[in-house]
Amino acid sequence: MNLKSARHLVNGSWHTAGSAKDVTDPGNGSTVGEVAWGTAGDATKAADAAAEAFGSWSRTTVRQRADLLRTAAELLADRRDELAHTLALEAGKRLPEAQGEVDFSVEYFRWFAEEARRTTGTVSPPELQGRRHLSTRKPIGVALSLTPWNFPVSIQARKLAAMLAAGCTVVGRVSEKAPLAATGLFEVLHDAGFPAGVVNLVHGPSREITAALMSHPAVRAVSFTGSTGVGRQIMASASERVVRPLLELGGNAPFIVFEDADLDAAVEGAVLGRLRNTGQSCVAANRFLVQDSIAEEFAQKLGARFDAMSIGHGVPDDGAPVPDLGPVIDADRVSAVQALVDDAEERGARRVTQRTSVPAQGSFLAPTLLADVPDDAPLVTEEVFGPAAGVVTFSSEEEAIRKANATEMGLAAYVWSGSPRRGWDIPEQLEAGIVGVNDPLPSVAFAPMGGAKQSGLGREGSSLGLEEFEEVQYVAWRP
Ligand SMILES: NC(=O)c1ccc[n+]([C@@H]2O[C@H](COP(=O)([O-])OP(=O)(O)OC[C@H]3O[C@@H](n4cnc5c(N)ncnc54)[C@H](O)[C@@H]3O)[C@@H](O)[C@H]2O)c1
Ligand SMILES: O=C[C@H](O)CS(=O)(=O)O
Repeated sequence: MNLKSARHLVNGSWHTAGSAKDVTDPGNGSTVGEVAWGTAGDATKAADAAAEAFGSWSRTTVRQRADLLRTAAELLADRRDELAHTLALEAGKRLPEAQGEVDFSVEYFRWFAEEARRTTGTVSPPELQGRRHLSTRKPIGVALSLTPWNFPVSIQARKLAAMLAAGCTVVGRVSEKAPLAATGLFEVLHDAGFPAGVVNLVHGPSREITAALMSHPAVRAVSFTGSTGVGRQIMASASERVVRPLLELGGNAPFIVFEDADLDAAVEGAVLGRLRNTGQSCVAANRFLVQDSIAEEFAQKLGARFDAMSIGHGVPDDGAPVPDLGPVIDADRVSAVQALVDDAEERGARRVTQRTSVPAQGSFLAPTLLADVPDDAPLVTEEVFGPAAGVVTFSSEEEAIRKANATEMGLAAYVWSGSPRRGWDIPEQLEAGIVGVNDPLPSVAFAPMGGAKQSGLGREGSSLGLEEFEEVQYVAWRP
């Protein structure tokens, strides 16, 4: 595999048209590889190839598609360590988390290989003698898969596996901040034997490439994961040609801890929920809502866990242990998270964690927990996307739910309680697409992933993920 150079894949051939940009390691600023920097013309060629391939690919049998997806899953599993190593370097991940991301990606190919075979329709009983009514599901057309840097492999896998299972052809664009391992994923698909033009990839300036792809007449669906701001722009441009949008956008997940929760388990859940991928996950626990009777104990225990974390490069030199926390993606993310923390402190929030020093080279931040955070502090009203969070208190179930829902975001939410009743009742009242009850890591390939409110439209994974790339056709038939 060529994991040093992220090239374009167009109509079954790899190339590096245009200029190139360096890809850097957030853990030390060194160059990891380079990404080809194409133009709108390259994007149009990729969409042309996908359009040309659609006719024959959309008519393959589900058996053929399932077999290729299974082959891709096996090949991806074989290349796991190589891909994970590059992914860890370019995205600043801890090596075990990068390995976990590739393993998770394999699951999407396995799941959609199976799900492809369940693309069934219905036959409705007629009201007139002899008449027939059938509905069938067909691939929607050329689909775009546009993804961010935080889980660059698994988010592409979630989209690509569903699109290909449905019978769509694809053009992908990945974030220039972490394009190498994701390009390795496209190489897996190419090597697995997907026919020329079925899977295409183009790198380059986001606006120009996306605009060219969105205006291509064969493009019928766009699946975008990223910030809500860019998601709005994608949705606006999708309206011009009535392209079907699937949007997985930002979050602001409340992590609600009731006084009947197992406190130590809640603290461990909070560590994972907040600090997985150095806090840069769309489903991350963004703010801690804790019942006032246990809030101080929760904050002290969580603060102590944060303070005890080792911080360093996610792929340490030979023999050294992997640290508990890696870098964030770049210096801009360091400043953005730091600004939220400084602002909350200026508003009167109390620092629970110590001021730990971090490695001088690379984009590092010490994990930070603040208590007594005012309800209107951006640290709790905005998506932090980094290793910092605030604790806000509540006194009743009603107050917890009101505060949890007081956001335009609605991707994930977490509830920690020992009460089975609360396990049922609270999720029903939360405006979130995903709820973890005593579970900080809800994502699995076979369950629907997606958000409510401004966190997005549509669902990925599960059987619903396949339907996003299908068109239902109804046939009324008088034999
Ligand atoms: N809901 C989810 O499943 C999910 C998953 C991961 C990340 N996210 C969200 O993504 C955000 C962080 O990722 P990010 O910083 O890469 O997001 P981003 O929106 O800045 O970028 C996402 C992708 O869009 C591209 N892009 C940027 N500006 C664009 C434009 N004007 N037109 C077209 N494309 C453009 C980027 O190059 C990148 O590939 C967070 O808000 C996070 O919550 C959501
Ligand atoms: O950033 C969002 C990720 O897609 C979250 S998860 O890997 O699905 O949990």
